[in-house]
Amino acid sequence: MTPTFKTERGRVVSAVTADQMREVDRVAVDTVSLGLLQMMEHAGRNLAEVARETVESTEGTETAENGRIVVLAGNGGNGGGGICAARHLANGGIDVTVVLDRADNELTGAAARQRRILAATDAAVVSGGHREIAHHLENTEVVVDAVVGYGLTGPLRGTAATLVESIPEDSRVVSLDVPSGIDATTGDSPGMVVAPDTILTLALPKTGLVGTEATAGDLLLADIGIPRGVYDRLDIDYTDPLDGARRVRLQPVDKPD
Ligand SMILES: NC(=O)C1=CN([C@@H]2O[C@H](COP(=O)(O)OP(=O)(O)OC[C@H]3O[C@@H](n4cnc5c(N)ncnc54)[C@H](O)[C@@H]3O)[C@@H](O)[C@H]2O)[C@@H](O)CC1
Ligand SMILES: [K+]
Repeated sequence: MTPTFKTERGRVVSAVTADQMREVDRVAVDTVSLGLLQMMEHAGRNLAEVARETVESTEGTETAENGRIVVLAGNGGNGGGGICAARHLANGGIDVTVVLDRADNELTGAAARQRRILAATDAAVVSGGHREIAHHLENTEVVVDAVVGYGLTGPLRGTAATLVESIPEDSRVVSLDVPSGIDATTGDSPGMVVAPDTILTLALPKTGLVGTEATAGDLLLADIGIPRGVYDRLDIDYTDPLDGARRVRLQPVDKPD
């Protein structure tokens, strides 16, 4: 039985596996001409709004402008979404630092494009070893986890693992798509995993998000503009979960209300 989630209005939303989501990406780009960068822009914009709401709801930071946000960014699509969010946060006057999992020149595709655009803001972009990363994360109210999404292969390793283990205990964490370290299909965490306060998953919830500790916090679904014709082509039974909103809160159906 395909795991399902439901919205506060009782709409039932089927979850998809990482492979199904990759197929959605492929059909969206190759058949429907919806570009990765366009979908990433919606992901990043939604992520910036959720990160801003999280800062505003953190005591001690009356307005978002007093807060500081650190975005941990991998070098794939998940990282690209985080870098895009950093631009929107910087544009909104928030003190934001992006800590990269790899050096600048290892970013590729849409993530590299988002990195170039970010250069036109005053956001700080850093990378480095264990000590530098820990230094940049000290006293951070809100950490955005955009290290790895449904592209996880095996336990978190290398700098990605360092980024995750450097997240301060008392920071509020928002994870993009899936908490880094969680297998988006099975929910397994083969190694270190982020335990976020909020997960902002994209387009459709992932099967790996049902019943894992990952959903101890809030689970939100963001619209990234994928037309239903993409799902129809892939025989994914899709009912619009958003009712015209940009984001909706989801509850796994098997979880007691
Ligand atoms: N339709 C969608 O769902 C869309 C998804 N997007 C985002 O793109 C993500 C998928 O992008 P990708 O396929 O590039 O993959 P990811 O960005 O999820 O992860 C790939 C990166 O993580 C690294 N990585 C993988 N396993 C690792 C491990 N065990 N330890 C350390 N590093 C590891 C890889 O080296 C690679 O750099 C989604 O999760 C989502 O955030 C958006 O960009 C666009 C649209
Ligand atoms: K993530």
